Amino acid sequence: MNIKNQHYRTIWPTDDSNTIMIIDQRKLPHQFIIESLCTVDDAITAIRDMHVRGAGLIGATAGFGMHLAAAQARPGQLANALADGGQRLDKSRPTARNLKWAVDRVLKAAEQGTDEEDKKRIVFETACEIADEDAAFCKALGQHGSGIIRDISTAKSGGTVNILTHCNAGWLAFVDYGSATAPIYAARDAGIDVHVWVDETRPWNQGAKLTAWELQQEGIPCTLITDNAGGHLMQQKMVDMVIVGTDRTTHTGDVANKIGTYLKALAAHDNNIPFYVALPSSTFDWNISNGSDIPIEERSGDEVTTISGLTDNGRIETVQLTAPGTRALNYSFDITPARLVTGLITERGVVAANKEAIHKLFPEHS
Ligand SMILES: CSC[C@@H](O)[C@@H](O)C(=O)COP(=O)(O)O
Repeated sequence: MNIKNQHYRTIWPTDDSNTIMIIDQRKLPHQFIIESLCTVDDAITAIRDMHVRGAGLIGATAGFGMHLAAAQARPGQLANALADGGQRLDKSRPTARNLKWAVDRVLKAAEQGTDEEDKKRIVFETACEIADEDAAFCKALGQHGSGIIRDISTAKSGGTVNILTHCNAGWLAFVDYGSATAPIYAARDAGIDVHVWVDETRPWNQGAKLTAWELQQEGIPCTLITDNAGGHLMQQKMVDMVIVGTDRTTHTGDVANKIGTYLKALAAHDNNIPFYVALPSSTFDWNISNGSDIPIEERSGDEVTTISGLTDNGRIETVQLTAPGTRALNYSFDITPARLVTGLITERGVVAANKEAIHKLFPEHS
């Protein structure tokens, strides 16, 4: 993605591969700060405290975190360092499927190395592959998803297609392009008029802070709305389709995504509005068959009782919203059952949200 005419990925290694560079998303959109990760503990902190976030980027950071664990390992200790780093990375955020997927992929690849130096090389190459593949898969799913947007545009005789999205499943949630945003970028590139309704996404405000900024950087017309506005806009026929991302989707089509997604799916269903979920296949969980078995992260209530933003003197500050002592419950994700999902947009094509169709498209997992 371009920031002030310069192309950035959200994560990249330095030329000597000793350091991994990320964008600290906690400061956006007010400050664009690039941060260095030098140790596996830095990577764990970056994931846990949400310097980086979103399914694909969490996976890519975990892959590079394994590289940092390997690079720091003392002679003879590589296997232990990878096992320990992998376990700790895995625990840093519970819902995002890409995290364990990336750790397991690196561990499996490392087994092929002939000695410790060879294994370290393979670990780094695998981490780079995970990042490159994430970008390539998002680009590909964007092409598939843009076909759906084109069909809606044609049905509206070329009128603007109004797309509602929740949270940030954009470039910032992946290595490049994003999942929910990739079809939008591809449709815009194909000359289709699009406009995006951006849910603010309390309490962390990924929509307000990240998606709105990201779309503005790309010149996509968008309007920020409160989380509760979507149902009303749908009733007023102001929404043509919904596209969201996902942190984990079962191989039966149940979708874990940012809290509030389920309510949008219910409202879309009630108003006959197509509800699509965009994901690279790395986000499928091939072992969980029922969405209710997906672990749901619960974060600090402080994220609900406070809010942060830019003050007049240009500082980012956090202020208290509530009376002292107010208790808050902060589940970070919810489950949208497959029956409410019109289709899944993947790098191999658009597929119905059911086990048979998903396994047919990804037969290697059957
Ligand atoms: C591509 S991840 C899916 C997103 O819609 C969303 O749930 C998300 O951004 C992840 O949550 P986050 O808590 O910001 O890491």
